Amino acid sequence: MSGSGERLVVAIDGPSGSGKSSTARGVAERLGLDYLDTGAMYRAATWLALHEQVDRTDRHRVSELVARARFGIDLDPRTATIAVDGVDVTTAIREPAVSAAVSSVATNLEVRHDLVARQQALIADSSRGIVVEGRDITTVVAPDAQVRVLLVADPAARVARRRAELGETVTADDVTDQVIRRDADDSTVAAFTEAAPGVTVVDSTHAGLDEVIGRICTLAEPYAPSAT
Ligand SMILES: Nc1ncnc2c1ncn2[C@@H]1O[C@H](COP(=O)(O)OP(=O)(O)OP(=O)(O)O)[C@@H](O)[C@H]1O
Ligand SMILES: Nc1ccn([C@H]2C[C@H](O)[C@@H](COP(=O)(O)O)O2)c(=O)n1
Repeated sequence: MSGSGERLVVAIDGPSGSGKSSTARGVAERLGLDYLDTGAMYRAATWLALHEQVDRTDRHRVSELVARARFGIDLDPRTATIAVDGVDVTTAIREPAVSAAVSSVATNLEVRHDLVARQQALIADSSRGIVVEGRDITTVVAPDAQVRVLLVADPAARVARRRAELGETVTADDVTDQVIRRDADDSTVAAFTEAAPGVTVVDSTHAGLDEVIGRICTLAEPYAPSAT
């Protein structure tokens, strides 16, 4: 609860590899809040388009497919599973084929309209408060969130983190594609390269995960239940 009795919403945006998912999960666990990874929803929509072999350049067809889909989203930060029409896709959405294709679905404005509405409904239904991360959370999905953060890190640090995570399974070109090219495509439809007015910039380049989680929890302190 915030001081005014509203549920706490923490909104975190940022480029690929800045640490949004790890940080948002950590903040949610520490503050006892729900957690929503909106990137996982775009990935799940992409998994569906690939699974159904829909031509992704046919934007209307893709958006119709996604509109009919039932997303099962677990908001527990310790598990955070996601299912599409009853199929658990939590692991499958991290496959390189989905990472390579996801921007083509995330830049489909009809899909965005649909998923933003679903994200707003999930936020409205969260009774204990929620940490939400993505690319347009501070600006479009939850611009009224009490805590709004743009999490950034130098491109070299972001590429190195992704490379360490993926190991030998991908080439250096694949890693650069997953970070730099994806950001360039995604930033055509969402404003996550500059902080909007009222958004706090947190730079994780030289700050460890625990430190970044701590900084955001400090920003949330005035609104956290213990402060009421
Ligand atoms: N502050 C940090 N310092 C060092 N490494 C970090 C930090 N935060 C996250 N990481 C590591 O960086 C990698 C990318 O983190 P994460 O997946 O949370 O980023 P992201 O911004 O959600 O990326 P994407 O948008 O591409 O999904 C992970 O391996 C994670 O453990
Ligand atoms: N609110 C959001 C969340 C994500 N996206 C896009 C950007 C990425 O290419 C893709 C997957 O996100 P990730 O799992 O890497 O965080 O979805 C977006 O456009 N808006």
